[in-house]
Amino acid sequence: MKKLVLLRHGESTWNKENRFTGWTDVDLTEKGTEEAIKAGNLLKEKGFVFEKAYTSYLKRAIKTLNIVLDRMDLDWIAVEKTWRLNEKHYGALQGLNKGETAEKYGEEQVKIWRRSYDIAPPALREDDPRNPRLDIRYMGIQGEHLPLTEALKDTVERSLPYWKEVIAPSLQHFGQILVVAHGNSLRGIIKYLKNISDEEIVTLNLPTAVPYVFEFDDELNLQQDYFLGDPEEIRKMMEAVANQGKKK
Ligand SMILES: O=C(O)[C@@H](CO)OP(=O)(O)O
Repeated sequence: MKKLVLLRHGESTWNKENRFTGWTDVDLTEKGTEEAIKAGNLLKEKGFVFEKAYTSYLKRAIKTLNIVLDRMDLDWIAVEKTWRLNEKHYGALQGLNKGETAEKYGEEQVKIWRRSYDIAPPALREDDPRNPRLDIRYMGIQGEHLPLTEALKDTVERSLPYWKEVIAPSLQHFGQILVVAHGNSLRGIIKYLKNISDEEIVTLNLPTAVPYVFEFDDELNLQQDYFLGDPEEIRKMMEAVANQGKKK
């Protein structure tokens, strides 16, 4: 049996302030660090051993991964970072408070921007200093791939080739793989793995730093998936994420 663990990063400073984050490179809060420690301890306790892990180019995910590996005594393993696992790009919404945005544009519109499959938030202007083309970490990437905003569909279009060409073969090879990424980049991968419809994916809200385990047979057919942790606590965390888009 092959096991994939998907982990959203721990709470970030902008999660705490309830701001749209996307590709903004914000740090973990103290609570986020504690959540990562808890996730690492839990994975170790459940007997997981990874030889390879994947994460994004954003420090909230990278730091979460490092903390988890440290708790598991797996600091030594190979880690591959890729922009393809970055969070969905939130365009011109990045930095805005989600509750205030709901006051201004309505909760329904905010839900569409946050969770719809194919409707993207308003784009950053090409000359915006936050344009990823101006960021040294994305210099090696062809400009046409770099977004100024993304719908989940666009996030899936850039993450799925990485899943198929890199992570899935690695899972075949190593048997256990850890991927630490973001609420929406992981929703995209989960949509694909579980064959969730464009309509249904709107209802999925991932809690921070709760390990989500996917078990596959040797041909990588999905057998079952489950979160590690207390189901009631996880349900409440998911509900809290959904409620971040409500008016203040
Ligand atoms: O702001 C973001 O980048 C994401 C993840 O934190 O938020 P949301 O849950 O609104 O998609």
